[in-house]
Amino acid sequence: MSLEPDSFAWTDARETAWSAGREALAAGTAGWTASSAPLEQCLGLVLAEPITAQLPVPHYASSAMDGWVLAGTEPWQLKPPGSALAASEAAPVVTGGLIPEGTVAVLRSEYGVVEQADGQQQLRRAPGVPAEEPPAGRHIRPAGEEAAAGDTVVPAGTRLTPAHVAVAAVCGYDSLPVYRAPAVGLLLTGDEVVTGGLPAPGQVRDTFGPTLPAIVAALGGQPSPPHRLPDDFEATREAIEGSKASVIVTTGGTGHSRADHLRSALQAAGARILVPSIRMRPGHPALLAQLPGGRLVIGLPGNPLAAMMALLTLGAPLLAGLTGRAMPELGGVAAGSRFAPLEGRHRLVPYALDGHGAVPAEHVGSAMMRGLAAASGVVVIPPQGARPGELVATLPLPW
Ligand SMILES: Nc1nc2c(c(=O)[nH]1)N[C@H]1C(S)=C(S)[C@@H](COP(=O)(O)OP(=O)(O)OC[C@H]3O[C@@H](n4cnc5c(N)ncnc54)[C@H](O)[C@@H]3O)O[C@H]1N2
Ligand code: MOO
Repeated sequence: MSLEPDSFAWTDARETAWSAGREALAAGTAGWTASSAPLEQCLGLVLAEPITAQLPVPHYASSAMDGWVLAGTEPWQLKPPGSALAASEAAPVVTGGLIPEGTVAVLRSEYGVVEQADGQQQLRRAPGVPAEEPPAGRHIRPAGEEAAAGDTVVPAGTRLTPAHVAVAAVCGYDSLPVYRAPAVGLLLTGDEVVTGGLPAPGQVRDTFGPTLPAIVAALGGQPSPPHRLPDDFEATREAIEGSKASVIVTTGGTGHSRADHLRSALQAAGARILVPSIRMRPGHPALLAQLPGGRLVIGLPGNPLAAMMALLTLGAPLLAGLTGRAMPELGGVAAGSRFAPLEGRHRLVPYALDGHGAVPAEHVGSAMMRGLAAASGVVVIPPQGARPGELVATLPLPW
């Protein structure tokens, strides 16, 4: 069978999806912009401007140990905490405490003993502590050690983890400029799809409703609750035209049968088809389109594994581009067995690891989820296939 001439190569489909997201972001057509959010609401959002240190970090010299700050030679006359020091003077200090003026080093508490001499308290090294302890600077965390004021500590475009948010707090921020997650509408088609209980012959249990919202959120989108559609042209067109979401993800109906209405509904809605189909297996009928006004539509095939592979191919790059992030990087793993060639098409195969490398998981038919559920990840096999030992690309799973 010949391949559709306008079908996109897998790598081109990814690039096109990422670029479409970038362009929608730049043009403002995605309907959302950067805004300020309090630190505790920033987790998982994308930073719109770099975080720069608003003061040196740390902003004052502090002790890294409980003990004494001191200057000059033993014995040291003990002063009250926080006192400026002259030669042969010491003062108690706690971890994180301010280093007073005149301090040369910190002696940790295990290394010192305080004794009474001439009615005064004196500090000496504990028995066995070497005479060179503490050398100048010991246990002092200098100001600016982690960052100088003005240093960029987190670049724009970063998806914020708890560590990034902590860095922002340390650098003096109360809120951050972030892109809020773009709204993603979910339209699930299929008269035969049922959402609970045991399906009768001719019915299938819905695999998308319970999973797509979480996957979309993990990819950086803000999903709306799934909206279910019958296999009907008008209902499909109305739902697409009526959606306010920046990105619409549909499932099913990507084919050309009498029950498939996505393509004709997109055409009626005036959409521009950016990716009509992809030379990949499974998932080749997946599509990407743009509606008048800029909203983007990802059409996922109805077969569950095909839909997941298409979502990783189109959805992950699109949402990355739309939120100012780089194209998601591919990983790599050694092929543990031969992967057969498939002319003109990439194959996305859930894999398991054996002693030699990645081998295809079992139960990876286009309509099956069992293989993906048991898989370590997904390998991307190029059209020429892969030999045992050859490095093959992997797609990161969003979970
Ligand atoms: N004559 C041809 N037939 C098909 C072709 C082809 O090239 N020529 N391609 C096949 C491939 S590949 C795929 S993938 C599917 C694409 O189908 P659609 O996107 O049109 O999806 P549907 O026909 O609506 O459903 C396909 C399949 O998926 C099941 N499904 C749908 N929704 C759900 C859901 N929410 N949860 C679980 N399963 C779902 C549906 O019941 C069907 O079994 O077309 C092939 N046919
Ligand atoms: O792409 Mo279909 O995606 O083989 O099931």
